[in-house]
Amino acid sequence: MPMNAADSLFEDPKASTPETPRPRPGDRHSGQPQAAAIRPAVVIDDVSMVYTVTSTGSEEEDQVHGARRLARRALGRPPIVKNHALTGVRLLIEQGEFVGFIGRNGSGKSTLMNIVAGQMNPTNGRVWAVDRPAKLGVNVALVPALSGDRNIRLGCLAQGMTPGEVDEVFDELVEIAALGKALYWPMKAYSSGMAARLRFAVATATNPHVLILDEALSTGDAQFQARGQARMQEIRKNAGCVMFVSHSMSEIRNLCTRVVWIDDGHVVMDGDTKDVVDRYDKYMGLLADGNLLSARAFRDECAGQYRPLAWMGGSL
Ligand SMILES: Nc1ncnc2c1ncn2[C@@H]1O[C@H](COP(=O)(O)OP(=O)(O)OP(=O)(O)O)[C@@H](O)[C@H]1O
Repeated sequence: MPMNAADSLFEDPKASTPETPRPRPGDRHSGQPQAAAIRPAVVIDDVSMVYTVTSTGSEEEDQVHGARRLARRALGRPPIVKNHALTGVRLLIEQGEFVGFIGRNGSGKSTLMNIVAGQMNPTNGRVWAVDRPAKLGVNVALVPALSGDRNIRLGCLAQGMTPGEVDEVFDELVEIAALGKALYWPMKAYSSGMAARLRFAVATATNPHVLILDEALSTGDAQFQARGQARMQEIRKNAGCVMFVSHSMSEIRNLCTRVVWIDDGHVVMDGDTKDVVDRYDKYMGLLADGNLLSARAFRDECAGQYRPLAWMGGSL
């Protein structure tokens, strides 16, 4: 099964009615979802990712196959270790959801976003998406030598829009990018925040059904953050879903209808924004105070209450 291929599992998102009954937040964890009420946008089915990396330390060297390890040692090469970035992640994201992904540095958030975007294959598991996910800066490569306005046109055409459709949305995209006179400068003369504005405008031009944003607003100023947030809400209301990675808990609290907390490649919690963020804040507070054992115990207690959907146990 190809990654992210639209599958008959899904209904046409445009045909969905806003009145369709949606499961209550508690239903998600009950293991008894009401199949008729579910409108999936992305299904992440038992996804794991193991990277192999060379390491100058030898403490984990025995993870790789014995003969290979000995051969590398004989050749004087650094040992290879396995890094389990994600383990058995199972999530169902519905149309109209704005899902925040939070977690410490190196917890696996970007790896998961890259897998959902089709940038890399997981070592195990599958991902279905209702449509090709749009990830900022990935679905369209902008050209540094071209000006902002030309990049907007080119980026829209590259995503399959007709010249007429580009004309229709052009002014709106210029407003979202808010580049002022820099709109007519080559992109290579932009600051990182200005380039982020341009990429954001182009990525959201087609009203994608699945929009992935990994720290997308972090380089922007307050004006861009406000416009970006409004645009994301517009996409969500249009039956799209947004997968949003951020270390800013105020952004997560303001924007997300649901939050997934990932730690050490495992989903610790998945549910109500306030509940998950409050507990994550407490966990990070314990870590910051150096209470490592208490932090781990608290995290494990939270993880103990998390139940992945029962029907995703391999029956898809
Ligand atoms: N290309 C790679 N090769 C090897 N290991 C990698 C690679 N990319 C990520 N990793 C490892 O995978 C784990 C998860 O990294 P990832 O970037 O997904 O975390 P993250 O939650 O997005 O972190 P951050 O909040 O710092 O952006 C880390 O241990 C990291 O070292």
